[in-house]
Amino acid sequence: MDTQTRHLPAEPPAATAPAVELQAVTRVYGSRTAEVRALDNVDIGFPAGSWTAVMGPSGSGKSTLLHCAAGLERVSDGRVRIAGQDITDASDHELTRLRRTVVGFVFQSFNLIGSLSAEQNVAMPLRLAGRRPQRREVRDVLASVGLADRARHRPAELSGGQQQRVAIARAMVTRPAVLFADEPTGALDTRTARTVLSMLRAMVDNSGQTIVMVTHDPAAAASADRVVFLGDGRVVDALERPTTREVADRLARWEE
Ligand SMILES: Nc1ncnc2c1ncn2[C@@H]1O[C@H](COP(=O)(O)OP(=O)(O)OP(=O)(O)O)[C@@H](O)[C@H]1O
Repeated sequence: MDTQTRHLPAEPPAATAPAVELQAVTRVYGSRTAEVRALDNVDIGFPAGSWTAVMGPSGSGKSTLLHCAAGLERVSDGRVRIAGQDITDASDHELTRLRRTVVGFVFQSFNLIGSLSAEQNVAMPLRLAGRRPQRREVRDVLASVGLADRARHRPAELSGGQQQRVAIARAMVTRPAVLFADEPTGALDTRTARTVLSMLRAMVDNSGQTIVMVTHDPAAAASADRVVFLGDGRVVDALERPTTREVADRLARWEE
């Protein structure tokens, strides 16, 4: 070994750098007389190459956290960083560019365009980012979610699970550093949900992508590396490498 390199200070492990970071984030809705503090001084980091599930009772601020972290919504106070970029005061134009390049989204309702085929839906983020999609790369991503033979089907000709897999393929095609998922398995049966969860797991394990996922389902949360629990707009608890049972028990405690 080269003696010079041996004495170099150790690099901090890349895995600990947050891909998304919220610092003292507060989000208030409404006017002063009817104010809702959906997020209340939240500090949280989502490490690069990790998968975090966000849980909590209805109205605890989960979707607001996801939207603020993804730059879909502005914060009332505090700062948000994505992939090293402070987006708190970014212009709408910069936020749009960020959404088309650095982040991807998967929602419970799939949000596919009904008049377009599966492959046209998957190609859409590339077109929006100003690229001319190669049929090959779109087909490869569809193949990776097991839908190579459904490329020309419209969403109405696909099952719910197949539609969600198209939505995941669409989110994967730009290779986003961070994937935000809001109840991605909420509309799926148990078996299809399991397939979708293993696809998300592969994005983290094989491609080092970061996932932030809101869910009500303890089994889905147990696929993540960590679960954070929200209550009244604050982070009230967290579990590392949780089991379904541990998540369900902790959830019951917070929802009492
Ligand atoms: N646009 C809005 N205007 C006013 N209040 C809002 C708005 N969006 C959310 N809220 C309020 O902020 C709080 C947090 O809402 P949020 O949707 O983040 O909760 P959630 O945990 O995702 O809930 P659920 O599990 O029911 O989807 C709730 O009290 C909600 O009523």
